[in-house]
Amino acid sequence: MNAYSEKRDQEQPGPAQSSRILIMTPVAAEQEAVLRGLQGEPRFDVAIAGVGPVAAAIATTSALAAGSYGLVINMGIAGGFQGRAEIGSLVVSSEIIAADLGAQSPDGFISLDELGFGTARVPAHAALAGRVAEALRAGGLPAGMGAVLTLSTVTGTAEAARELAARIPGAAAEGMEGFGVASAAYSSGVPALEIRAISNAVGPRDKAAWRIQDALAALEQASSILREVL
Ligand SMILES: O=C(O)c1cccc(C(=O)CC[C@H]2O[C@@H](n3cnc4c(=O)[nH]cnc43)[C@H](O)[C@@H]2O)c1
Repeated sequence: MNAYSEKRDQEQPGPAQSSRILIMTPVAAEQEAVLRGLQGEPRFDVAIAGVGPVAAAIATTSALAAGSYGLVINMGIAGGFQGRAEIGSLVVSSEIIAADLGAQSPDGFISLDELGFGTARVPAHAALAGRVAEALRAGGLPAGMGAVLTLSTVTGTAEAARELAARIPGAAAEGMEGFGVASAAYSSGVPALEIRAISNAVGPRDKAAWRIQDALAALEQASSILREVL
């Protein structure tokens, strides 16, 4: 463990200094769904992160520099791990993990943490994550909590999906931006959450099976509940 990972292992940033909330979505369709759900609630800003962890980290850093926020949430569509998050359901992050940050070896994947170069995990704000998941369920939405993985490449084979699920037992969903958004928030001392609506199963690429409109509708419904609970 080094100083960087020790810092990350500590509690999330302390009491929020601002009641404003920044939501980062990968693309405009997700931003529009979230804005419809928020119905003009002025405490929220919704900005576009771009696709992938690097674009997301840069965009989040810029948005945080331009305003004062007490919470950052990455919202978007995502893949769900079989048996853990069904299509159309929502996943609230217990942890945000850069699942491909590390090294391959003949004996398996070695994470950044194991390599001793920092950490590939950002804890979500635990109390808030629990409160949000509970509120979503109380609002009639199928919502669970679990680790949300960030990968730079969408998983596209059954073998890769099985490897990830076995290597990261709590994994519920997979997106491409969460770790970038959460790392930027953490560096600015702001707690982070990820909320994903499941559009497809993690596994063999089958574009016809993606349910993007259903996932966008779930994002909109979740946002209207966030407006009440946060
Ligand atoms: O090439 C295709 O078939 C295709 C069709 C629609 C969307 C895509 C994407 O790659 C979208 C990536 C975008 O959506 C999030 N996302 C959604 N599902 C997953 C997933 O299973 N694994 C990783 N990311 C996913 C992601 O956060 C991006 O913002 C491709």
